[in-house]
Amino acid sequence: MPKGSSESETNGGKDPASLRDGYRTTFEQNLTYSVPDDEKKDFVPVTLEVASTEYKSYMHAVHGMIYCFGECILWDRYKQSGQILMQMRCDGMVGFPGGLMDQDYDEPIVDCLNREMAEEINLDLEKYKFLQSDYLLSHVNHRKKLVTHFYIHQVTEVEIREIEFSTLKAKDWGHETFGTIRVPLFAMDDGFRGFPVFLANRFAGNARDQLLQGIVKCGLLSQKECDVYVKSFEEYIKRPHT
Ligand SMILES: O=c1[nH]cnc2c1ncn2[C@H]1C[C@H](O)[C@@H](COP(=O)(O)OP(=O)(O)O)O1
Repeated sequence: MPKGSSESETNGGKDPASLRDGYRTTFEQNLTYSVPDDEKKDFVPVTLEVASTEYKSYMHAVHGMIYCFGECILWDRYKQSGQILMQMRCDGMVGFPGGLMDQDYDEPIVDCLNREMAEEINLDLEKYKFLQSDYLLSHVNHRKKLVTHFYIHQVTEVEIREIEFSTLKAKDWGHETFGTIRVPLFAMDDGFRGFPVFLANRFAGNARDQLLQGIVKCGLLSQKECDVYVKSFEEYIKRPHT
């Protein structure tokens, strides 16, 4: 192992927990840990109209899915009919690019989404701006007083690669976002690795549900195919982990 790269050398021999406390402020050290996840049952579908009137005082978040069609075969074996971009967030969860809307401004939801897209993934808004017609759905979470809005935007195979390459120059890259990732839309021979295992990640907010609904809406998978993958995912998470 090269010098300076062993756990004891890089951590100065301290255990990871004490090291972590060293980086945290006194305020943070007084916080107790709680389960960070949102629960699917807490997110109830709501129309855009109701979300923007009855729940105007709630926090509003908007996220967007960029996707393309184009057949891709992995190892001459696993076929997927297109690509979807998500991102690894700095909190370790998987989500879509986007963010919370500033409640002090009456900014249109789609404008906020485009601003977040530029900040988080350096999306070229001259070419790939999200439009209101890309709107898919909204959910309300009363426990968190949060409304989530979701848009999906189609690009070409060539364009998605260009978008992926330019994410490294995003303002938020390496801070809020640790990079875009592609969603595997197939299952390997064991029936788990691929999309079912991907679904076992921790997702921010209701991103998993948005992903599943977005996939069916854009036609990358049928509802029936999605249901089979979800069943495998549910079986997979019950398996003992090594
Ligand atoms: O991809 C997502 N889909 C649905 N809800 C999401 C997603 N990512 C985050 N969230 C939820 C979780 C939080 O309660 C809010 C705001 O999250 P975030 O994107 O981290 O917002 P800021 O960057 O802090 O503005 O939405």
